[in-house]
Amino acid sequence: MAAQRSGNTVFLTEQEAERIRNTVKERVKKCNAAAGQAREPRDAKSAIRNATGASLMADMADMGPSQAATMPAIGVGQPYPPCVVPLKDLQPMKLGDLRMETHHRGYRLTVKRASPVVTLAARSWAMVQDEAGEEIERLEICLHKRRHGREVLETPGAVFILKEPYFTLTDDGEPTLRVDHPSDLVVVTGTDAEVSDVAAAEKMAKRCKDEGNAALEKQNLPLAHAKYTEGLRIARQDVVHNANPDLARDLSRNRAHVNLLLSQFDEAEADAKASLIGRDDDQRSKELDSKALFRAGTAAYNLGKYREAKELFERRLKLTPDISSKETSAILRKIDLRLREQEAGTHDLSKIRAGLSRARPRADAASFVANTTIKDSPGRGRGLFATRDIPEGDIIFIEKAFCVVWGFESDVLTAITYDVRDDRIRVSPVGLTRAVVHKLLNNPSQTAAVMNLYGDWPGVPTTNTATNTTTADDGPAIDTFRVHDIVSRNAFGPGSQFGDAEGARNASTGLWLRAALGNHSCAANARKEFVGDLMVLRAARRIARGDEIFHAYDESGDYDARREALARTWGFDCACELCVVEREDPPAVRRRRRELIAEVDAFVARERPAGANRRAVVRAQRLAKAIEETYDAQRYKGLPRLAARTIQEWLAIATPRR
Ligand SMILES: C[S@@+](CC[C@H](N)C(=O)[O-])C[C@H]1O[C@@H](n2cnc3c(N)ncnc32)[C@H](O)[C@@H]1O
Repeated sequence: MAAQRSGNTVFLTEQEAERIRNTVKERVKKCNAAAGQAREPRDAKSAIRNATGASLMADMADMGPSQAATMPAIGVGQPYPPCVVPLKDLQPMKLGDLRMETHHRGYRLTVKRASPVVTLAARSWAMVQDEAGEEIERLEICLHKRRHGREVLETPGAVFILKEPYFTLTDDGEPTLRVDHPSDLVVVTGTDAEVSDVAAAEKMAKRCKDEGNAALEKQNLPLAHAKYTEGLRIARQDVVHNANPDLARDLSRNRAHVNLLLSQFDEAEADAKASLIGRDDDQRSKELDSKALFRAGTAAYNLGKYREAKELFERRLKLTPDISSKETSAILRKIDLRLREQEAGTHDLSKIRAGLSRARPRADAASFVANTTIKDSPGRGRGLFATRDIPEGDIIFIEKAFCVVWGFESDVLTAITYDVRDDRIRVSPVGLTRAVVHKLLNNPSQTAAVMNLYGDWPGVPTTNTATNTTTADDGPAIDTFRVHDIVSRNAFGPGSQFGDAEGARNASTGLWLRAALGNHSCAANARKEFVGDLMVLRAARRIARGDEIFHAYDESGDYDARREALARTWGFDCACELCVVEREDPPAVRRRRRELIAEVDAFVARERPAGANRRAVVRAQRLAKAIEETYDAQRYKGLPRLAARTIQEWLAIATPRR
């Protein structure tokens, strides 16, 4: 995870780290030894009893104060691809056919829940029975276990179809079915029956619509969505559609509304457009189309497709000038503002900042990236390059986050991860990984831009070039291991902006897709700041057209700590001009600098710069001088003194120039 996270270090004792390592390694060993063995049948009664007990324990732990103090430990680094075979092409199998430590490629398994759900921070599990009800097995969903705020395993009356089920062991060595990719678990709540009698089908679709409306009234959005979807499946069948095309339109229009509320903007836009009647001669049709255009336009706006949104709202204004002109005109003015921001970076940052709060931490603003282009950066993969001369202090880009999880939001989750690939323990923002996956499942059109980022696990070869993802029949197949690796190498911390104390457990983190293409330098020519979820990158010195733009992922003044952070989090050894000089400093100088940095940290934690007294200012000046003296003026000519930055910033506030 990225820079600006001082004070976020997690201290693990050597024994704790060893215990995590050993647990993961032991599991890997046991899995390898058991691979291919037949599954042992379970005793149904005791399995359900155990799950019920564990579920109660988990509920009680959830109520206690200890939950916030513990971090889940997760083993990572054994990726496997999601299933990309359509459900209809998979062969059915039974629980009794399962083999240990096997991905049952080419098969599907249909089960129903047979016990309460055991809900833990980073996973949930329950006992499940197969269709015959003869066998019982444990089913665990890792990390991506909630949809729209609800536990997937708790979906009432659901049948679960596991695509290419993975049967493995838990950390405790217990056999389990395990789901890592949400698309590998198909949740069936409705009926699949084909209906040939038109009247009966129409009746059934109408009932779905009524049930959807009732669910919507009760704010049960997932149920409303499921009911409209079921109704649509029937209403779109040729026989029904030919007899009553308005039924599918009504269901689409209603589902578009629910999709907007669920932040499923791709489907909202498609549904709203599918519901358009296109008859200008009757008022009722015009009103319904006006509603649909509003929904389609809102979805396009939320996807950042401002030109398209403009066109849709202009159509609405033309269609129903009598009923929507004031509202639509206001929206069109807002869209014009976004378009200007996007094209010319005209953001009013003070106004945007003033409109942000803990309740509204995300800015309604467009991204402006026209000053940068993406090119190869030899030895560093891709990088960002300036498309024009940028004077010092000017804006390079303003980027709206793809996704931010704030430290005060319930989505925040930090885990200790042990990666078997490089034998390293890290503090990982798995809450952000989860939120990114959720957003992609909701809006598959955005998958390509995220999956295009740098990450160690390349994922499956893509079969859909439009989205750079592999589309399963039941929705997009998002490779969650790839998202984990992308988040690990590309996330940044926007810091605590709304007065909340942040630590390692609740650090705010986010993903900015343009910024993620920028490389690091310790002597960076760009510096970033955050306005809510907007990243604002400015030129730290004059940047000429064609220059590569570097920002600092880690700004620690301690060379050894910085080097370790860059290697651990981003996997490279920095060779910038500052590192070349700094690594030649004698160990005693580096030690002295480290001690002074610790003194500065303690000092700034103790003394507020605003209104500081004379004694504190003198002390700060002494510290600044002592740090300066650790840098050889000749060798450091023109290079930043990173260790001096914090105290210089403190002094700039304490003794502002008059
Ligand atoms: C946030 S991405 C930057 C964009 C990346 N170069 C790409 O091609 O997508 C971070 C990754 O870029 C590479 N990188 C960034 N700065 C680097 C540097 N100064 N030297 C070598 N590799 C660097 C590392 O592989 C790092 O994990």
